[in-house]
Amino acid sequence: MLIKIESLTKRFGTATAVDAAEIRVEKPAMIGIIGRSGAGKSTLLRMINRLTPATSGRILVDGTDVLTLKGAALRRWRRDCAMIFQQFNLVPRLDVVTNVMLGRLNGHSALASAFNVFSEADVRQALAHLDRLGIAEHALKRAEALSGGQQQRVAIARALMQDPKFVLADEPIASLDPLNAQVVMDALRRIHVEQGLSVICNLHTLDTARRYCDRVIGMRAGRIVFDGPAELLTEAMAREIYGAGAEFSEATTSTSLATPFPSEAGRRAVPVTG
Ligand SMILES: Nc1ncnc2c1ncn2[C@@H]1O[C@H](COP(=O)(O)OP(=O)(O)OP(=O)(O)O)[C@@H](O)[C@H]1O
Repeated sequence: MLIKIESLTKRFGTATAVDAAEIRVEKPAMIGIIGRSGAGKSTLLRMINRLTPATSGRILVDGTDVLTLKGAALRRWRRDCAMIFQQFNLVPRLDVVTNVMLGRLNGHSALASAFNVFSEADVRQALAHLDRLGIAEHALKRAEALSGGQQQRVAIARALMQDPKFVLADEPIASLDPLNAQVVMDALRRIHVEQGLSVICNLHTLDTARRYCDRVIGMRAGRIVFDGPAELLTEAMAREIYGAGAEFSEATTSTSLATPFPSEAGRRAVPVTG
């Protein structure tokens, strides 16, 4: 068992943002969390990473409840579950390779961190991650000079520098056009397939989840109302998740209408190696 989430709940005042969530991840997986705006997707991810304190519940990893961690153990957990955000969160005026190496700071002494001291091995590893993500030629450019899709791949490389066990991606493609969205989702899928990492990804749109994720978790008003393989997600269930009426069509939750692949072909287009 990689992670076992039990009765995880978050209340903001009287409003319940996440209501007794139960999730088990038994082996490395690519999981998409879908739901309407306000369904609780971000809050759920942020509780896992401990960016948002949970109101109650447990998150068990290797027998330890990560909600109880403090100090160095909490920092280690945050390193184990790297977070990727919609707005990339890069340092715009720093060059790309330095941005990537910032992912290492957790593993350095405070002094080394303060002076941005990176070893040659760090530089080599950062370049290798950039190369695998297809953006090594931009290593010396300022982050702000890159397109959104390129910046998000820099953010993924930075996350990988942490040597994480989980990658938590909060709406990683929400600011991108369909083509860049596809490149970034391909990169996340490859990380899962090639490096065996678990990727948990909040997505606005059902078609992206179907196309890239083996497992889909549907949230509605804080509750998990579906958890299973994408193939089992029927249109009736999609209606339940999105709270839509008879007029519901999957097209209304789609971002990637212009992509050249139908769904299964899209998934197969991702290289599956090693
Ligand atoms: N800091 C906060 N204070 C009060 N309420 C909050 C806070 N953060 C989130 N909420 C509320 O919790 C609920 C869940 O929000 P959350 O951002 O997790 O949803 P989401 O599914 O990620 O939505 P989106 O797709 O728009 O990001 C919403 O009703 C939201 O208004």
